[in-house]
Amino acid sequence: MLDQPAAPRRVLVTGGAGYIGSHVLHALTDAGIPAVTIDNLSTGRRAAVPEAVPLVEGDVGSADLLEQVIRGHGVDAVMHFAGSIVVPESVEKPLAYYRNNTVNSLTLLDACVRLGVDKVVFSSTAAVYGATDRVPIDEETPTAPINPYGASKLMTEQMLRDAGPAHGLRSVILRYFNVAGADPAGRTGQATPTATHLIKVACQALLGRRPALSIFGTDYPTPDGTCIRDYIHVSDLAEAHVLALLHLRRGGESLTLNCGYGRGASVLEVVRTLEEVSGEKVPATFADRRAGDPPQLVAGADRIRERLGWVPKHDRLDEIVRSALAWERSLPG
Ligand SMILES: NC(=O)c1ccc[n+]([C@@H]2O[C@H](COP(=O)([O-])OP(=O)(O)OC[C@H]3O[C@@H](n4cnc5c(N)ncnc54)[C@H](O)[C@@H]3O)[C@@H](O)[C@H]2O)c1
Ligand SMILES: O=c1ccn([C@@H]2O[C@H](COP(=O)(O)OP(=O)(O)O[C@H]3O[C@H](CO)[C@@H](O)[C@H](O)[C@H]3O)[C@@H](O)[C@H]2O)c(=O)[nH]1
Repeated sequence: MLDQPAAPRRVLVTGGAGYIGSHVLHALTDAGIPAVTIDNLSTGRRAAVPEAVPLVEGDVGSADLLEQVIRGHGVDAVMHFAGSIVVPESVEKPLAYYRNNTVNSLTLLDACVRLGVDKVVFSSTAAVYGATDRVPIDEETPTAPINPYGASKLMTEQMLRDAGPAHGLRSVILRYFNVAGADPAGRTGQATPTATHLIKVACQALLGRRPALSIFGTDYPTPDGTCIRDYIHVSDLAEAHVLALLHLRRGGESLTLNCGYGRGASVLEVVRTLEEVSGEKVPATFADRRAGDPPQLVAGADRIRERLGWVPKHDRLDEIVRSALAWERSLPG
């Protein structure tokens, strides 16, 4: 009998119908890496998933569903995006956040160990560092989350670190700074109309889809008084995920990596850049500080370049803002 070629191994992407997960599915597809996604479409959209990728509609907290998909699709690695992401909501409903972000991650990791999946790329966040005044924030900065969202993510990080030596589960933990922008080819973008992220809200205000942008706080200890953040283009972030997967598939060791450019922009610089690329004025009002906003969060971003060979391609603020605006224009008003 002739040998059948081995079926290619698939990566299971949880939350692939969401903002970042859908960009990663496109990056995987572009790189010829087969994937399958589980998404309950609570915030995600079916249309965001590339045609070539099977979408299994369901909950990542279901051990039965995970087993079915992992066995049925020959899954050898997981990228875990599914979760709840709104910081103030996590303060109001902490247990819901611990359930969706921590308990469901436990179910997923347990399924991985049971079914022999030994590689995980995990979506973590700069929120694990809390309100640190370190600039820049490297990966050795002590973690001290100040809200249940950050704590729920840090708990999953800890499970991964403990499961490594105990079960041979290798992981790349990616701590994202401020993710923004949209696929340069216009295939996907941030589509949640109620999203609270600065660049999204500023684009909506510019297009008249919100009355105005509120600029939260002008008396911070920064050069222009507004908060500074490290905005990373979602397509560069997607590429980092592909590299993290390849690192693990080559047998690479577990890593914890910041995802940012190591450079900050203030709220006013973002607004000015959007006005420059659009040639229009952003309707904006000055408002009080938003509770819990640290003045400055900038990534120490050397490690990801050194360990994964990651070279950002879209790191100009004007490109980030231009892609976000183009995507926003493409959405039905
Ligand atoms: N957007 C950011 O700025 C940012 C920053 C840091 C970290 N992250 C992390 O990145 C990940 C993706 O964020 P995003 O911005 O793409 O959010 P998103 O809400 O667009 O995507 C999350 C996806 O997961 C799905 N989902 C949620 N709970 C699920 C469940 N129990 N079972 C199955 N599917 C479920 C949603 O339907 C959605 O498609 C999250 O884990 C988030 O914590 C995001
Ligand atoms: O309508 C708005 C929205 C935001 N901002 C300001 O813009 C900055 C960025 O805010 P936002 O885009 O909401 O992001 P962050 O609060 O910095 O949090 C993001 O970035 C973190 C990592 O740095 C992630 O952990 C979070 O999930 C993600 O929401 C902050 O100074 C806000 O005060 C405004 O002035 N007006």
